[in-house]
Amino acid sequence: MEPSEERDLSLEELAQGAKSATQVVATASTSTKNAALAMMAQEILAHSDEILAANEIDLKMASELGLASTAIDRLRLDHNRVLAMAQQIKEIIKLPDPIGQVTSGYRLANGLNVRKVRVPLGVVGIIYENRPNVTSDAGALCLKSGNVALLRGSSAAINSNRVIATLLRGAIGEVGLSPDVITLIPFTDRASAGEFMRLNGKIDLLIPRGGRSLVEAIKENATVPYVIDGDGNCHIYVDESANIEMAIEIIENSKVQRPGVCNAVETVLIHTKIARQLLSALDERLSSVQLRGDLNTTAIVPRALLATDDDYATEFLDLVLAVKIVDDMPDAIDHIRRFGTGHSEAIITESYANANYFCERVDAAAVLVNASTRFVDGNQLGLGAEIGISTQKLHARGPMGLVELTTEKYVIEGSGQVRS
Ligand SMILES: NC(=O)C1=CN([C@@H]2O[C@H](COP(=O)(O)OP(=O)(O)OC[C@H]3O[C@@H](n4cnc5c(N)ncnc54)[C@H](OP(=O)(O)O)[C@@H]3O)[C@@H](O)[C@H]2O)C=CC1
Ligand SMILES: N[C@@H](CCC(=O)OP(=O)(O)O)C(=O)O
Repeated sequence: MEPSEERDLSLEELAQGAKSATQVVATASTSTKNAALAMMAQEILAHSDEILAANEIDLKMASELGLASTAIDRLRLDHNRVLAMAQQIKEIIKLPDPIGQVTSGYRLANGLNVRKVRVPLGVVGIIYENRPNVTSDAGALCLKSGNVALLRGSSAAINSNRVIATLLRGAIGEVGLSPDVITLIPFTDRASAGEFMRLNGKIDLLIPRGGRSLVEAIKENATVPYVIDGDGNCHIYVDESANIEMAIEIIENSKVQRPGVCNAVETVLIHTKIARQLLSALDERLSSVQLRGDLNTTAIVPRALLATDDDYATEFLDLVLAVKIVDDMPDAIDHIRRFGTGHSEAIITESYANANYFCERVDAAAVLVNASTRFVDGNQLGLGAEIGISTQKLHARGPMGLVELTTEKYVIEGSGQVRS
């Protein structure tokens, strides 16, 4: 790897460099983009030791700063996680190139041929959490979809991100594209994050991935168009008809497999008719998880703390689970309407009618039937990776992959027609 290629440029200059790279990547052939991606995966694998060494520095700083253990888990890379970064890039290579796809076409009575064609957005700015893999996921998705990635990662991951971005930029240069197709902002202060949100004319779409503080800052300060990929206060409703064994497996996976991520479950809502049976089993299975429940829950599980409305509104991102016993499904749906953040909501049921009722009425980016909330992830859903999970309705919703990083353009071909 080349020594750190830190350049002494301002935020404006870096953004201008990114803007200047849009034309070339927008028109690059699929084979050139795939060659760059293959090189990127190769470089990550070849330099995994350097990535892990930089990550060690971030981890040391994080523990000195007293970051929560789940936030440290988000930051942590190991051999398998580096392998997964390369693997996700390889999966993106295999996906169809969305650029140039004709999404509809028709001929008017006056002989005009009209078609809609997929085109890149331009510069995609991303402000993201302290997961270093997002640097390569976002860079790879942007490149394949003909966009430029302008990356503002978390200050906590800056050393890991620098090494990864340098490797990706080198790989892109190898195939003759401008390295500025992936540009990492080296400034880690909040003031520069604020300026980033106001790079009018330089950023075509901003994707803020993060919690409530970031979302508030975006709503107050952003002047560029954005798609919020916000916090996940996710629920599982266990219906009276649920298979209890299945419910336990799904709840455990949704809570324990990686508790610090946005698609982990935070509250379980249980139909009163099966509450005693399910809670007794959960008490044992989730022995490592702190439970916070309503009065009825604490009567069944004495170790559970009494939950407040604040608990139901909290995304714990930790081994803490809120529980509420509900009278029926409408009661569960009301709770989700009140406390949900529109991310991922699940029902466990053996009733087809109840599954449909829930899916039709719950307003979230993803609804799941008899499956773990952890599946709401771009890679798991076949998108190779994700640039984020949109919790808003425009311009995309749920895990955003290649297609969500494009827009469409009308191409109208005539033979001299004029309007009368
Ligand atoms: N829907 C989705 O796709 C995703 C959602 N999330 C959500 O993100 C949260 C976890 O990540 P966490 O690290 O806590 O997220 P944060 O919101 O703390 O940080 C995310 C990014 O935003 C920056 N940031 C945070 N607050 C501000 C602010 N007020 N002004 C400017 N920049 C800001 C951070 O910078 P710095 O760290 O340098 O301070 C970081 O780069 C959870 O709520 C999770 O659900 C996470 C990833 C994906
Ligand atoms: N892609 C993720 C979920 C989204 C995400 O990145 O969340 P977070 O760890 O909260 O930053 C996954 O399931 O691995």
